[in-house]
Amino acid sequence: DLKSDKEALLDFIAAVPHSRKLNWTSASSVCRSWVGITCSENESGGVLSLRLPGMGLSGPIPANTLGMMKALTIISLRSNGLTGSLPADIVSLPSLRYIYLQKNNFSGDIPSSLSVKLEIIDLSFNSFTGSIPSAVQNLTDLTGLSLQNNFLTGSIPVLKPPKLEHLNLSNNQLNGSVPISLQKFPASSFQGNTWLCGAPLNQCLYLTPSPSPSPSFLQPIPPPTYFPISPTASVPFPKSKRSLSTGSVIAIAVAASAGSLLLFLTIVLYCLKKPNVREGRIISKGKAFIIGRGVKPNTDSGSGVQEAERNKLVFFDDCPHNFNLEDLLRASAEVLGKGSYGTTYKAILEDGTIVVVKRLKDVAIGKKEFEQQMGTIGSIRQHQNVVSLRAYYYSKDEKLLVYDYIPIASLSTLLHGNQDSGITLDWVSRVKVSLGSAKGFAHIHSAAAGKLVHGNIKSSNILLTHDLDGCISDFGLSPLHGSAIIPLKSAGYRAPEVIVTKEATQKSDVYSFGVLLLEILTGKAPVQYPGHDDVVDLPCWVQSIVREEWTAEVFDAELIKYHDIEEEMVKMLEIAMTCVATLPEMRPNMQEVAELIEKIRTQDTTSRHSSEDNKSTP
Ligand SMILES: Nc1ncnc2c1ncn2[C@@H]1O[C@H](COP(=O)(O)OP(=O)(O)OP(=O)(O)O)[C@@H](O)[C@H]1O
Repeated sequence: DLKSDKEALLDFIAAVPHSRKLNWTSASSVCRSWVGITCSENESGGVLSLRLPGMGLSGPIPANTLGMMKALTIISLRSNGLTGSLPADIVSLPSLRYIYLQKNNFSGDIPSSLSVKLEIIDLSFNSFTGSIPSAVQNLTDLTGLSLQNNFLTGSIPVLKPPKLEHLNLSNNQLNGSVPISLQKFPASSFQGNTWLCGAPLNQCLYLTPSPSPSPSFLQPIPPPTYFPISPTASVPFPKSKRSLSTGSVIAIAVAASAGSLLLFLTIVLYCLKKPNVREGRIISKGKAFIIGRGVKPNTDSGSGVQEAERNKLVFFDDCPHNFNLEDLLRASAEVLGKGSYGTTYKAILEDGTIVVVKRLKDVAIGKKEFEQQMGTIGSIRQHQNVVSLRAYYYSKDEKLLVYDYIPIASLSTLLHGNQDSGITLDWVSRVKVSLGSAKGFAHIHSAAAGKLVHGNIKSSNILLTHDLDGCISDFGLSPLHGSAIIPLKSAGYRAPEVIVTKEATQKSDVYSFGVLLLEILTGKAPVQYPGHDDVVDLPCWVQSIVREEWTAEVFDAELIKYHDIEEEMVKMLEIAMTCVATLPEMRPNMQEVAELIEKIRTQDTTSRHSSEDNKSTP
């Protein structure tokens, strides 16, 4: 009943330090004035939900506190600093249906007895060890199970929850094969478990490790995913882990039979054949005349002036810059990153001009078509939300694009990177970036008689200007590869129909933009970033959460701390969900999306939510 619930909550909060004020006093009404509590309609029925996400809770939860609240159906303590083991009495509470404890630092085993009513379990991003409790098999109402990014070992129990829609067991140390009943889930649900195999992952060809592997090969090896390189962030690319694990792997293989050894080495070799990220990092640290290599105009090849003329930088009419290819070759350059279309450099010319140079790889079309596409990109370049392409260079061996340098960072770096820029992406800035980008995309879609698509919308292609406006880059590059296919590493943004048609359209751009909005709202990344292993099918994840839970469970913990923005966030979420409609014809067009976003900010709360204010918000 309510009285014993109140005692349990007071015991809990007395034992758990918290940095934000909760207003839980014994004199006040639990149901009416305590932060984070909702009660049953007739209050005497007790407390139904406890939601304290991002409240700065720290330390362990004592047993016999929350575990005494018999009517509790929802517990959300995500994004806090809770540690220690998870008391068994909490997860076995008879009425418990939703438990959200992600992004804490709980350790030890997941308790083995679970409330049979559980529908959603999210224990991701903790330090749980041991195996997945077999009691999960009995949860017939389970719709979502998120255990990613822990240190769980052992095999996956044969789960057959009839209603399970969302499953994420990635980035653990699970082994064995994926149970047949779970093979319908995507590879992202399982990746990052070195010893896991079978559909949707690779076939189970290799030797299964002994049941109690030595700690050295418990180190998780990251899945073969491309890691974009950020210029300043120290990329925690696990090179050392990889070589350590490779050593261990080989040690195991030596002990194995000759036949297994052969298979094993084949797999090791396969795993090592990945993008050479390390090379990019080393180069990105040094400043060198990188761009000059192999790009010099071929003036001494016999064809003389004519050849030099052919190899010159082609500027667009209203370009404010005044430099030539020689100047560019003399510029000092540093790698900003390696993308799907080539390597991107920041080049500083001798007169101090800074530009961005993209050195294209795998251009599949001839010079004429290339020039045509440049003309198309150049023709729409004048918009404050689209990065200006200033010039290009085409020769047989080198294709370069020269853009304006956009100084701050990409949206993905600000949302997910270990950035030290001191920039807080508060709600006002997130709406501004969303609106600016929507306008930029609408502008691109309206150009060239409405025939253009971006084809690669994602947060690393939204660059932020000094006044934190969104500026779109990487427009119109996919046709240079002979197709309008969204690059594989952007798969999290790809509309479902594109997988079949292999053709990006304006409507698939809208879908990708919807995923981008979800990323802005949730702070979750739909693709993998260094130090941020949260790979989520965002539309599917949001759909798995009932609408009433959106406010409590969907939004980025960074946003929850701001007041009076809940309604706006929900509106933005609704826009995002319309954009990610499965049927393309159900999605709005980009102009409509921009108009909808423009209407979100109903009141002028700018001053209340300015970055400065927000920095001081507890
Ligand atoms: N004009 C620019 N000004 C400043 N930074 C830029 C500019 N263009 C690209 N960057 C940054 O350079 C890095 C590499 O960009 P690039 O476009 O090569 O790869 P990507 O966006 O990560 O992947 P993809 O090629 O698939 O879009 C990214 O961090 C991006 O934010």
